[in-house]
Parts: sequence; structure tokens; C-alpha cells
Amino acid sequence: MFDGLKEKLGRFKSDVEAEAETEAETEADADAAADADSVATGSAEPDATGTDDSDDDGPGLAKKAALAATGRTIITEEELEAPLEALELELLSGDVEMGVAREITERIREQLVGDTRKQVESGEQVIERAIGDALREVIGVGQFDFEDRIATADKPVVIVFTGVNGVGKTTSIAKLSRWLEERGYSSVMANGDTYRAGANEQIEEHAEALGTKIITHQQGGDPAAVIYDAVEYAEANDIDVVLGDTAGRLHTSNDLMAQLEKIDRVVDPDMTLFVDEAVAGQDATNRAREFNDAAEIDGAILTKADADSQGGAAISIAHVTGKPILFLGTGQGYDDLDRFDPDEIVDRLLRDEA
Ligand SMILES: Nc1nc2c(ncn2[C@@H]2O[C@H](COP(=O)(O)OP(=O)(O)OP(=O)(O)O)[C@@H](O)[C@H]2O)c(=O)[nH]1
Repeated sequence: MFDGLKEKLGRFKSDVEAEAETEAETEADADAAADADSVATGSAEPDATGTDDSDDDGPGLAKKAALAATGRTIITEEELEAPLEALELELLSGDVEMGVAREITERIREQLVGDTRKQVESGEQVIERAIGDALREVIGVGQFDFEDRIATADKPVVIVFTGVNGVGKTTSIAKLSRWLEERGYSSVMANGDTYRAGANEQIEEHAEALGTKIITHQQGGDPAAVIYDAVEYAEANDIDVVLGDTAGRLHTSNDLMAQLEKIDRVVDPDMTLFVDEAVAGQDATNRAREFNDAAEIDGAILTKADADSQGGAAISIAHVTGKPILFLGTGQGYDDLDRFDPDEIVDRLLRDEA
């Protein structure tokens, strides 16, 4: 999913390196020219160690010596200006939200300007570290240990899923039921999408395939009532987790808000998770913001991470909502659900090989 962004970050690294190289050569050339001038006017003392390299060994060694002597900073604000501007545009074209692109470039600027290149690190490593730190801070917002939250919460843990239709909400609920089962937690599904024809059949198919209990009401019923019934079922049958689906899109956002507020009031969920697809890019980020405004979310699941997308939503959603991406959907199978690991994502983005 991140090939596009990876390429853009790679381009930024080489842009900055190229700027720094040019600057280094200019400085070294200036130093070498000054040396030559002083030799010509006879003002320089002969080198005490007899290793004056400006004549015998050529300008290469002279440049290195000049660089070592100055302990020069890796790059100045002016040198960073053009590459950072280019990076910001690249991030925007990679579906990264504008505020997020700014935040990333600002953090990189802060870290790099005036940073002195340590002898143990190459310029490339310094730049890579700055990009890595900036990305980690932006995409790692609010991360918490989901499994630990399930383990320590009073049972049943009630999780409600929001998001528009067709992004993989129902499939993600099914995957999470499998994920929980593999870790020793039982679950019951509740179809709170009483609005759409065929929603019951769809979730029932998943429940049957997984051997998970499902609670449904007739189409047009009250979504809060369905989830409430599932909570009662869980309490009576010692079930650990209630997974409540909701309708994706109602007539107006007021309807949606009213429905989610009623669910909040009636079942008081422990977690509300927003589901959207990575391929929706900027739209997914905007929807995450809208849904979070309507009914505060605790985290997000980003589906279709296996499909070809720019990855901008994965970079932006946490920063825009202040809530973490918790899982990535990576295929159509029930096992295709991975915990979202910011460190792993950043490593993947910065690793040299494809
Ligand atoms: N490749 C891929 N496909 C996925 C993933 N998650 C879901 N899908 C597919 O996306 C399609 C829509 O998924 P649903 O679970 O039906 O979506 P929904 O949001 O519940 O939509 P409604 O049922 O219409 O409300 C299905 O064909 C799923 O198999 C994923 O992580 N990767």
C-alpha cells in the first residue's frame, strides 16, 4: 500500500543529500582557493607535519580536511526549503491530508536545521532518522494496547462499529470475531444496520461461517435495541465481547448522529471503532473526522490495505482524529487482519529495498 509514499520519501532523501553535497563542495572549494591564495602570496607556514596535501593529493583530500575541520552542520534552512516544499507537494499528491503534510515537513525541518552530522552517521542516516521520527509521531498518535484493553475491561466489552457502507465494516466485524476467538475471547455480533435491505443476511452468513452467535431484528427496527439485546445475551451467556454493526449512511448526518447518540445512551459502548478503506485516501480521512465529530471514536480500522493505494489515509487518520488506527484489513479472508504497528509501517516506508 505504501509504494507511492516510499518513493516520494526516497526522492526527498536524495534531494536533501544533493543540496548538502553541493553546499559542501562549494565550502571546500572556497577553502581550497583560500589555501592556494595564501601559498601564492607566501604567507602560509610550511605544514609542520609535512603532509600538506593541497598540491600532491589533489583537491579531494583538501575538501575532506576542510569538512572535518569545520564540523559543518548538515544543512541550513535555505538548503532545506526546496526539498521540503517538494516533499509537501508529494505528500499531498499521495493523499496525505494537508495539515498532516505540513506537520510532517515542519517536524523534519525542526530536526534537521542546524543538526550537526555526527561522524558515525552518514548524511542519509540523519535525514532518514528525521523523517522516521516525524512519521512515527504523526501516525502513532494515541496508540494503546487493544488486547490488554479487552483483557482488563469488565465483560461484556461492547464495541460499536461506524463508517459508510461498502468499506468493509461487516467483514471487519467478522474478522475481529475470529481475532478474538484466537485469543480466547468469545463474541456475539449484533446487526445494528437495520436500515439496509440484505444487511441481516450478509452478517448472518459471516456468523454462520465463524460459528459466532448473531442477534438481528427486522429491517427498520431500532439499532440501539438490537445492540442492547446482544448485550443482554452476552451477560446471560458469559460472552466476552459484543460486536455491534451500525448503518453506514442515513438520510442526513443528523439522523446518523441521532442514531449513534441513542446507541451511546442505551448501551454505553466501551469502544466505538471507525472503519474505512485505505483506497479511499483523502475521502477516508475526511469521513473519519466527520464520524469522530458525530460520535467520538476510540480508534479506526483501515481496510483494503492489500489493495494498491497511496497510503495517505494511514498517515493522516490518527493525526486528524487524535485517535489511533488499531487494525489493518489485508484481504478478504477472516484471518486477514493485522494490528497496526506504527514502527513497522515507518520501517517499511524507509527501508531501501522495495
Ligand atoms: N481486498 C480486501 N477486501 C476487503 C477487505 N475488507 C473487506 N473487503 C471486501 O470489501 C467488500 C465490502 O465489505 P463489507 O464488509 O460488505 O462492507 P460493509 O462496510 O459492511 O458494507 P455494507 O455491508 O454494504 O454495509 C467485500 O467484498 C469484502 O470482501 C480487505 O481488507 N481487503
